[in-house]
Amino acid sequence: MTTTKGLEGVVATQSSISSIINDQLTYVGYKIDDLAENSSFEEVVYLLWNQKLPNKSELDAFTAELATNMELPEPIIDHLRSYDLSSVHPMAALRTAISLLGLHDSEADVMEEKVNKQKAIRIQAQTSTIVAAFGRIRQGKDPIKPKKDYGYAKNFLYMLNGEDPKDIEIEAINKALVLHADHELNASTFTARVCVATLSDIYSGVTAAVGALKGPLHGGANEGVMKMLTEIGEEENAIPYIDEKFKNKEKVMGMGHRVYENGDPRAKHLRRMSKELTKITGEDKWYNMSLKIEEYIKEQKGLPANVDFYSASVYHSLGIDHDLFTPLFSVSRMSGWLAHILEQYDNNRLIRPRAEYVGPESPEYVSIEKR
Ligand SMILES: CC(=O)SCCNC(=O)CCNC(=O)[C@H](O)C(C)(C)COP(=O)(O)OP(=O)(O)OC[C@H]1O[C@@H](n2cnc3c(N)ncnc32)[C@H](O)[C@@H]1OP(=O)(O)O
Ligand SMILES: O=C([O-])CC(=O)C(=O)O
Repeated sequence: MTTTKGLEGVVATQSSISSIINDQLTYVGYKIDDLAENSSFEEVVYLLWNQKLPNKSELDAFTAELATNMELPEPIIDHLRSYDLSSVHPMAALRTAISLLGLHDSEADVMEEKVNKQKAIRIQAQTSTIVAAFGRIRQGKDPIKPKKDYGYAKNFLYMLNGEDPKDIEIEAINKALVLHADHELNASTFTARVCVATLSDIYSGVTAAVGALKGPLHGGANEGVMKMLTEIGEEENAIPYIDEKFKNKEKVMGMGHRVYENGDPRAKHLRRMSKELTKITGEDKWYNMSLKIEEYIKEQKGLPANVDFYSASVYHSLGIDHDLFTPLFSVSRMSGWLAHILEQYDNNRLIRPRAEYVGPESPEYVSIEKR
């Protein structure tokens, strides 16, 4: 038996949802650059779930369907009010709330395709409401109900802040949602597929995926980037800070990628947005610092920035709490997880690799009294 640590380079499934070839990312064959520049998040979700771009009436109907399903069942709100949110990471709260949604869905264990698609709509719609409600309740504020005539990105910001967002803010969130929606067989998506390949239910699949995204080597890196930038404080401290990380053999969050060699094609969109937004907020030091770190690490280690690197200063500029960055990533990636779960159900086989045993060989069994 030979093992490949971390399954690097192992092709574990076929999928027609997204692909990464020669550092190019596509969703159902469409280039990420075109989608990021032109599409609404709803359009991308429709694409991932239906394998085709919607026409105008299909998109209008799908957008409305998501908006009308955004309201949370009352017990989810009661649950979020029932414990001390100030001592809980929002990703842990999201993981539990998503799981709880399943308890309030009488169709949670119905496995018919049509029913699973309806559940996917409800889960996608309600995930943003959970994150926004968490953000408000922990500040002692009441959650805000979604508006049925708002698009997904606008509704998220409206529910979080309680006021209508500016166009540039909607545009930034929409673009971030599009860029984070899917990414081939990343760790959380693989987790979701492994889970549902046992023919477990859709809620179990997405709950497991939220748990996997939480880690700092995956989605949790965006919060880690902002923590680092805050610790650095000023541009002139950036290089000595990074040198210290190198000296201590610590990883720099937001840098490096398992699949991309020359750069993550999503990063340039977020870099541009970071430049624009930090100029508006008068805090371009976050952008300048990020750029300096990116260039230095590229030069020193040949490592490119990944999607998490510039999303940090983008979300910070939009006034989003730093520990809500990864939940916001989940709001978007939920669409990819759901697409992969539906695809897995559609052509399922249990996912069960092998492990190469490297433990002790044939130790003599000694009875408990003699050990
Ligand atoms: C949405 C996403 O999930 S994107 C990824 C988000 N995660 C991060 O940003 C966390 C920081 N980055 C990393 O930890 C890694 O680059 C990963 C996990 C993304 C990919 O890692 P892998 O392909 O497993 O590479 P691995 O961790 O084995 O690193 C290979 C080498 O590059 C170094 N390296 C990789 N990333 C970094 C980094 N961010 N900072 C410093 N060194 C790094 C490692 O220390 C290692 O060096 P060595 O061979 O001298 O020991
Ligand atoms: O693909 C990966 O390994 C991580 C990543 O960039 C993502 O999930 O967006």
